[in-house]
Amino acid sequence: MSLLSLEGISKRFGGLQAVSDVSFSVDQGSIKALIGPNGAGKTTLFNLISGVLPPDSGTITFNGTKVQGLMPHQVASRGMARTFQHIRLFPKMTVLENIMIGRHIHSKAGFVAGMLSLPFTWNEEKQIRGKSLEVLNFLGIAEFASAEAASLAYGQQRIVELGRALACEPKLLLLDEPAAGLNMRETAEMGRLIARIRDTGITVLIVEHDMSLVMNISDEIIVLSYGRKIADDKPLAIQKNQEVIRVYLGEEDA
Ligand SMILES: Nc1ncnc2c1ncn2[C@@H]1O[C@H](COP(=O)(O)OP(=O)(O)OP(=O)(O)O)[C@@H](O)[C@H]1O
Repeated sequence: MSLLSLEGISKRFGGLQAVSDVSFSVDQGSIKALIGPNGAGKTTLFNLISGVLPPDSGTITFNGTKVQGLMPHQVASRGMARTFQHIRLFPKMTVLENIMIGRHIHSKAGFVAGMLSLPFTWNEEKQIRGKSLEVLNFLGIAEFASAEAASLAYGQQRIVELGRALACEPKLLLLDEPAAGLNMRETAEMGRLIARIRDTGITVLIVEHDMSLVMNISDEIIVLSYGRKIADDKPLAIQKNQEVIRVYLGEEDA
């Protein structure tokens, strides 16, 4: 069963057709990767799916309802969480507080009341703290709970970002280049964490340039080139796809 499906999605920026008639679906509980050369339209697609940009045409169905045209917070509250290419942590706040911010999306009192520690939110605050600690334990970074986010190594900060998205208890996790800037060991660790997240039942859509990571963890891969989908298949078939090989070799020649 598909959790997310796109039908005929297009987006133009002035004279540039950034995304052109793209359709695909992501099965519940799977990892699907979105790959393609620079400028292929991957981030634009993420922005369309998460409500940051409205599509010019087409439909996006998430968990049985149409979500195109909704605001990002409306999409998020339906169970979609996202990480970004560049780390967006609050550097002066602790790791636990950064995770708790993700959880506050779910709280009745909301983010502002939570941060102001208004008395009527105390119980909820305790619950959020408990859940956030669970996330830190799951990711193996509980020892850093009270550390300032900025004091962590870059690779650990990336894991905190993942934790903040996980704290929203999403049905679908959108990961935009989670291995960017990581070394080989950290990239392998990130891959293991993403696979473990999928194994808990969370569906993952990932944009990533690191091909070893993509090939290792993806159940299916979509390839974009100049805004068009040119392939949508299992990793082994993608590796043998002549058009995909041509697009990537072309990039290396450039
Ligand atoms: N807000 C915008 N206004 C104008 N053009 C844009 C905008 N956002 C993206 N583009 C253009 O749309 C095309 C697709 O960009 P996008 O960032 O989606 O590609 P990408 O596949 O994510 O690339 P990368 O791998 O480099 O992140 C590019 O040509 C880009 O310059």
